[in-house]
Amino acid sequence: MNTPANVPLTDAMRSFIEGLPKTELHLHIEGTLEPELLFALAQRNKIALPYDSVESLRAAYAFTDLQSFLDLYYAGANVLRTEQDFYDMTAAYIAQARADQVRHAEIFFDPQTHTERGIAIEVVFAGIACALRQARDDHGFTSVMIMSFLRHLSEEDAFVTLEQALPLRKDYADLWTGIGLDSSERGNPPEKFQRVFARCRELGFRVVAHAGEEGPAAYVSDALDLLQVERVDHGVCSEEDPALIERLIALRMPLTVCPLSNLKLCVVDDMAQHNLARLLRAGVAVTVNSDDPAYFGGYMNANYLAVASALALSREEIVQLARNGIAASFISVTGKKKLEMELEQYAAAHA
Ligand SMILES: Nc1ncnc2[nH]cnc12
Ligand SMILES: [Zn+2]
Repeated sequence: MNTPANVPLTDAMRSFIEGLPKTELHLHIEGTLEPELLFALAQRNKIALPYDSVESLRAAYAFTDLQSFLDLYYAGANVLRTEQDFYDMTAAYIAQARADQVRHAEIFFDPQTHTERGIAIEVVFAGIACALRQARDDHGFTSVMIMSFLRHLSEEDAFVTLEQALPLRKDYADLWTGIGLDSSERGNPPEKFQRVFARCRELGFRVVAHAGEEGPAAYVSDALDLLQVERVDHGVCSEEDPALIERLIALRMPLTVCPLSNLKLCVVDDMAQHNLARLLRAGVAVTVNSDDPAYFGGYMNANYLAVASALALSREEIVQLARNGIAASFISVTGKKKLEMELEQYAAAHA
């Protein structure tokens, strides 16, 4: 297996990537809380922080694995108290995404992180949805909300969260169409959530799950078999099992890969060793996403630029990644057609 060397990007390649129309399919809204906004919300809500400056907080973002990140991420979410807070965080993300030419985003949110602290689930839905609807109405920026269960908590807890959220479904039918599974992967296999996922599918939700980020390839197979997911979030550890890779290719199963996240959480030691290009070239439906950009050092363009350089991707491969994102999205058929046309026109104009 050849490992391509890092290549500096030409200005032309950089501007090609920056202007490329994109979709983002793996984005935790709580992971977009930049230190500046985190400090502002702490001040607004009169919450003391164990850091004396934005810089010292940012300096703490030196992670060794997923759990070391999650500990800070859940602590950071503690500043989110009101609908306005959730709105401000979401609006700030949309501004970043639009600047990176993201046209459509599918956004994870973790109600349990908030309800556990006494924040009503209605507050979480309302704040996020208000910003998303505004972006759609003002700018044609479309989105989907994916309510995610925390896998370090019990399945019973996930059922309670589902019951709390279901009365809101009619109010958010234009946005909330997905269910996800995130948080600490190792030791919390897909089978733990088999029943609640079956219920969600029965209710007509689109289902996805994090699998094969740090966990074994068997968790990816189990996410397919036991949870019947339509996309695998991360999935980079699938390569441990060549038969699984063949299966992913045959199914055209999308993997929502997050390169800078994988680097920051030490899933890979060096971006040049990332398997994104190998998977793409083998025919796996990989996509590029930012995961928790406020914590991992970059939004969509930064992720694309990092892999394009480290893995020496061609323009055609970059377009294919963007195509895969559109194909794997939960946008309506007409929405997909429109995005496909825009992408193909862009690619043809910049060939
Ligand atoms: N990368 C990640 N993996 C699992 N759970 C998460 N929650 C937020 N980011 C996550
Ligand atoms: Zn994630």
